[in-house]
Amino acid sequence: MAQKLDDTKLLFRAVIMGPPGSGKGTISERIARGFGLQHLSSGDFLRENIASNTEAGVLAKTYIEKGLLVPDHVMTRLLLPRLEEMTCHSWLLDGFPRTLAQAEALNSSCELDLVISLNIPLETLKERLSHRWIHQASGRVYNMCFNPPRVQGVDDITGEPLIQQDDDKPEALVARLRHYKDVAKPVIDVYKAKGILHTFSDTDTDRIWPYISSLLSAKIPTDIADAQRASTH
Ligand SMILES: Nc1ncnc2c1ncn2[C@@H]1O[C@H](COP(=O)(O)OP(=O)(O)OP(=O)(O)O)[C@@H](O)[C@H]1O
Ligand SMILES: Nc1nc2c(ncn2[C@@H]2O[C@H](COP(=O)(O)OP(=O)(O)O)[C@@H](O)[C@H]2O)c(=O)[nH]1
Repeated sequence: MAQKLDDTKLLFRAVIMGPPGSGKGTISERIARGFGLQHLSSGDFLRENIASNTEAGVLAKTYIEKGLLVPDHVMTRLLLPRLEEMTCHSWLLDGFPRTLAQAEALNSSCELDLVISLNIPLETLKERLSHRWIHQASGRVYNMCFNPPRVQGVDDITGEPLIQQDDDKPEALVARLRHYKDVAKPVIDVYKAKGILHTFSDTDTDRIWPYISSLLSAKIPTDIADAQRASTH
């Protein structure tokens, strides 16, 4: 059950997990818009830290540039204080935790209500990522078929050029996916054992979304979702 802070306020804390290209970012945006949960993306947070040259950002950059995960102690030192600032908000974490050590650190700092795990076929991931273009500074994601930018090759908000990440090329993806599976399995097992894991499998986000939406509607009372939406917009 959502954690009760006082008589009028309930908080809801969720995590979304899935391999690269599984739709975490896309679904997180829909959840944020529809249910008022604050979307906290570890990738976006790292990019903000890199852009503002914080000590952790400078360190994280050296790993990201090599295609490596940022070490657990750097991630937890960055993310946990951010979560502690959000004691009055309901949130959805995307991209964290990625490892068992991160899950354990998160566990000792707060109680999660729900974990969404996306289980998408490899061929679908390859196809999607081959069409994924991003606006590097903000992390905004487009897909040339599914959600194209208004003007081809250009970010809708800033008008800056979009790029395709080397990591999203099919040859890099297989290795990334294998790595994701190895690292995520123990995390998924922890959440399964806690009874808070919900797994969704399909090739289309639009087919998965109604199930996620009804799950959240059942778990988050309407008045809480309305209050959260009002406080985040
Ligand atoms: N929880 C984390 N632990 C370690 N490194 C992380 C974590 N979250 C993000 N990173 C680092 O930041 C980079 C960018 O993260 P981001 O989630 O935006 O993109 P990604 O890894 O390409 O994932 P996806 O394709 O699933 O969106 C990652 O490749 C990784 O190096
Ligand atoms: N064709 C298609 N593309 C999708 C679908 N869902 C998401 N995408 C696109 O696939 C890519 C990966 O989605 P994203 O949300 O970035 O996944 P993440 O890596 O898990 O955060 C993006 O370019 C999305 O726009 C879908 O159902 N069909």
